[in-house]
Amino acid sequence: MRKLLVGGNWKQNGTVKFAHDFSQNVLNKAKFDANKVEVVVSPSTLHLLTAKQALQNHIQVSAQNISQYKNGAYTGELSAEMLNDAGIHWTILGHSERRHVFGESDKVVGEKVKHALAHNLKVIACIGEKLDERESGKTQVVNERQLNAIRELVNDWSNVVIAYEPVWAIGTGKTASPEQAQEVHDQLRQWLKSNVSADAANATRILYGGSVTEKNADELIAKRDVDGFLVGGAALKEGFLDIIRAANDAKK
Ligand SMILES: O=C[C@H](O)COP(=O)(O)O
Repeated sequence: MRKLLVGGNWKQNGTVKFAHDFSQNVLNKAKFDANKVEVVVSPSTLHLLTAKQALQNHIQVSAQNISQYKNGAYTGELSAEMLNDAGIHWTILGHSERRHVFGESDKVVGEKVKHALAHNLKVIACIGEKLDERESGKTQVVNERQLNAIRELVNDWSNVVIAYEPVWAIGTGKTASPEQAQEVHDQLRQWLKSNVSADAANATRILYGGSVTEKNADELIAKRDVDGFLVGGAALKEGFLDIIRAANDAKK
């Protein structure tokens, strides 16, 4: 049985006050069995420690990105060492906005995942196809290409969570249907089985992300291979609590 994971990616949003107050609200109101569901909130770098303090370690915090390099002359970057020092154990990597707005290649994402794992961080590794890629039947090819770039550098996937986030569903209100999500998650699990190990295929959490809200969370989480969510816009609102509830109530 895989522990479900609900991640909230705040992206480039929030204030110090929001990070404190909203985190406290989540801590006080989110109802979930910690044996069944893990909640990870990912504020901007500036707000990580405020959120961490407010969440009192009951709910984990995650960076949204790190550098692939050790501490040094890399202006504007955040290192794995800095997260370790701050007691932060998670990072998102390879988010589609990193890939498509900031030009991170599959290779760079692979290097970042390797570097993060080597520094004992847990990684939410994001993959997903663009609309034209889906429409031209390349969904599986694109997802596997992105995973292969990680696989070339990473053998042990025990601290990796995969987030399948079709780019066409991110921030658009167009959620993948539960069937579309299940179809891809199943392909990803088969990929893990063939390319990593049967154990990794059984144990690795595969999250869905892309316009998840409290309205569609129940039917998405009901699918066999959907092990949770990476939530963007709805993670900044009260509905995030309902998404956590949906995971907690899922019959799996
Ligand atoms: O990391 C989260 C995803 O980009 C989803 O964002 P969204 O829920 O706003 O579509």
